[in-house]
Amino acid sequence: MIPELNLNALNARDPGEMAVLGRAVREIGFLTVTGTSLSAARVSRVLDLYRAFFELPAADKRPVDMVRTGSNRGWGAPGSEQVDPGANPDFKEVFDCGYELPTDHPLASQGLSVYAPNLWPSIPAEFRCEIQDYYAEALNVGRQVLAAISDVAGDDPFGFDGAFDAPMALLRGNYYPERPNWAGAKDFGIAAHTDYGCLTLLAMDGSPGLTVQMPDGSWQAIDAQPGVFVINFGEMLEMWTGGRVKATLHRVVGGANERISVPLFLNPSYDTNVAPPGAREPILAGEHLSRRFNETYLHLKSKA
Ligand SMILES: O=C(O)CCC(=O)C(=O)O
Ligand SMILES: [Fe+2]
Repeated sequence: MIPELNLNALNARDPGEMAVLGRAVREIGFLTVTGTSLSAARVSRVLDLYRAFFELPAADKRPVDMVRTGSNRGWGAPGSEQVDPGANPDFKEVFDCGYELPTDHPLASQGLSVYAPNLWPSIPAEFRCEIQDYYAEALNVGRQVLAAISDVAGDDPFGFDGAFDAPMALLRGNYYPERPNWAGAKDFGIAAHTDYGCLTLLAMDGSPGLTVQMPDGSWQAIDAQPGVFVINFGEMLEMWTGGRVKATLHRVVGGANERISVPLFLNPSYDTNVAPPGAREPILAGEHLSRRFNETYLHLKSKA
């Protein structure tokens, strides 16, 4: 079973809830959370806006195609990302937007691609405003869950305080069409992967598709209605905590239904040292994340 938690109880540091959180983080690496400031109606609106964007003809999406950029902002066409080198590029399409550094921030003048400028489509008209608002609130929710995890893991084990001030947080819309009839054994909506960063706050439209590898190796389905968030952890947090937080494999094979999901990938500031406890050399969060982006987005592979 995937543990089901409530953010109000976590924020109150309810001992029973914190104990469940601790087990979820160590053993399964997936949980669901309700009781956030993001209502079902608001999440549904966001899902509908992504759907309206993805339904546009490709010619209308091309002006914001990330292939035109040296970064991962904007539309990623089907086949633009390969998360598992042993599988074919994923058949999903995506839209990515990220954190906009204040112009006077010390990192702003460095031209770092993890803080690249966002690209916004002109249709749907409300897309930019509504998605930016959702981004800010999802970031807020993600930070609250991370703070609880930091407490449950004890003694600020991953330097939570201050590390997320200029977060390399990426908000993505994933669109999975129904599984194409040409799809073979190496084709997936998104192939098996662990997320690259720290915490993923994932909204979905209630349709089935996501499966998660359990400690016994079996694949368990998770679907959540808008307003319920699936949370999982990435490679960076697993490394940073010396394995106290588990990054769990997951995938979407794809089926008879189309599906939209909206993950917020929460990562610390570029210059955060995310090396495991006791490591001799620092590992910069921004370098780690850039390397994983360069390995997986086809248009960035030449930088890998
Ligand atoms: O669509 C989903 O439910 C999962 C998406 C996912 O794993 C990802 O975008 O990293
Ligand atoms: Fe993922």
